[in-house]
Amino acid sequence: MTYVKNRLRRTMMFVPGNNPAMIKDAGIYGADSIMLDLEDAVSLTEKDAARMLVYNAIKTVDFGGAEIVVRINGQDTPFYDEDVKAMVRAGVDVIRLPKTESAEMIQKLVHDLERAEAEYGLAQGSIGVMAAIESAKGVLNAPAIATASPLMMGLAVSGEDYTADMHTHRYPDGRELEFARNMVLQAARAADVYAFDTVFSNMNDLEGFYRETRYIYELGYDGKSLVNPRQVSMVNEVFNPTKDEIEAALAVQNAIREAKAKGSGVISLNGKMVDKPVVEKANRVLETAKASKLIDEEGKYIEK
Ligand SMILES: CC(=O)SCCNC(=O)CCNC(=O)[C@H](O)C(C)(C)COP(=O)(O)OP(=O)(O)OC[C@H]1O[C@@H](n2cnc3c(N)ncnc32)[C@H](O)[C@@H]1OP(=O)(O)O
Ligand SMILES: O=C([O-])CC(=O)C(=O)O
Ligand SMILES: [Mg+2]
Repeated sequence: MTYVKNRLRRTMMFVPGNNPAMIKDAGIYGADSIMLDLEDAVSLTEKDAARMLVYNAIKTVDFGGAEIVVRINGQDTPFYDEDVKAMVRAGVDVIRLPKTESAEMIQKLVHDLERAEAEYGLAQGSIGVMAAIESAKGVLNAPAIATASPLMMGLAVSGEDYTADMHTHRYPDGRELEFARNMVLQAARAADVYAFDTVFSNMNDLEGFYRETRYIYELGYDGKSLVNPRQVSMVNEVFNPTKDEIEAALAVQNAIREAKAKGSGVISLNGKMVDKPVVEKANRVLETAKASKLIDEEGKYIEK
């Protein structure tokens, strides 16, 4: 497996690293990234067994083309060093560092990855890293964390630990996460890395889940961390452009092509101004539509 910086990452599904049945089938639900968890889903007594299980799974299980992320244990735990070494040997795509509070923590992770790669005779820099931001300190340092290394893939806001650190709880309207969500997103965009929203834990509140997903999509997030396969298709749908959006984006591309042929950088389309930022947004819609296999390279719909 190899890490690629740019790819579709709408859905990143947590899979407990101590659950062989869940791990075995994790690739069938259509998540863009599968996140095998060695941290908070695994009890202290199962840490070593889970590490071995996840190592073997990365080597042998077919995850159907999903990106493989492992959430290792934090740098203040006795499990961190072994987690790093085992995941390097397994050939993981991305390491998610929990409870990241500073750029130095990411630099230490990258250094430890390089050392393990050297030890096992593997190419340097072949694993991406991402930071889970789970505290007030992490949020305030998000801009430095996002730019800590060229191997940085993204930032995730982690609302459960963050609200504990902030002496609050999670509420349906999400006001308690507003500052963290905006800060993490700004930091990610400014550093040109991905931004992921936090998990939604109530599997039976589909309406609340949809509302939250739509909200973070509109803010500009790239994707969301998930805890259950039933959440995958709804998030993928929210992040996929609609047929109307794709058609509007194709019309924008055609209009600007015409404008350029006439020597102009701006044109009117159905009464609306089309200029550079409008074209940029249209291009992004079409890139996502292609990556999601909704349209082909020529912009034609792919029949399902
Ligand atoms: C704050 C944090 O740190 S969050 C991150 C750590 N937490 C986790 O990793 C939890 C991951 N999620 C889970 O363990 C489970 O989804 C739970 C406990 C939340 C709910 O479990 P259930 O009620 O059994 O879920 P549900 O009934 O929807 O399961 C349906 C199927 O999907 C499977 N499944 C459920 N969750 C997952 C998952 N995260 N990954 C892979 N498979 C899963 C189940 O095994 C079941 O499979 P089966 O039909 O073959 O038996
Ligand atoms: O990263 C996440 O969304 C899950 C998590 O650990 C948290 O919320 O504390
Ligand atoms: Mg957490």
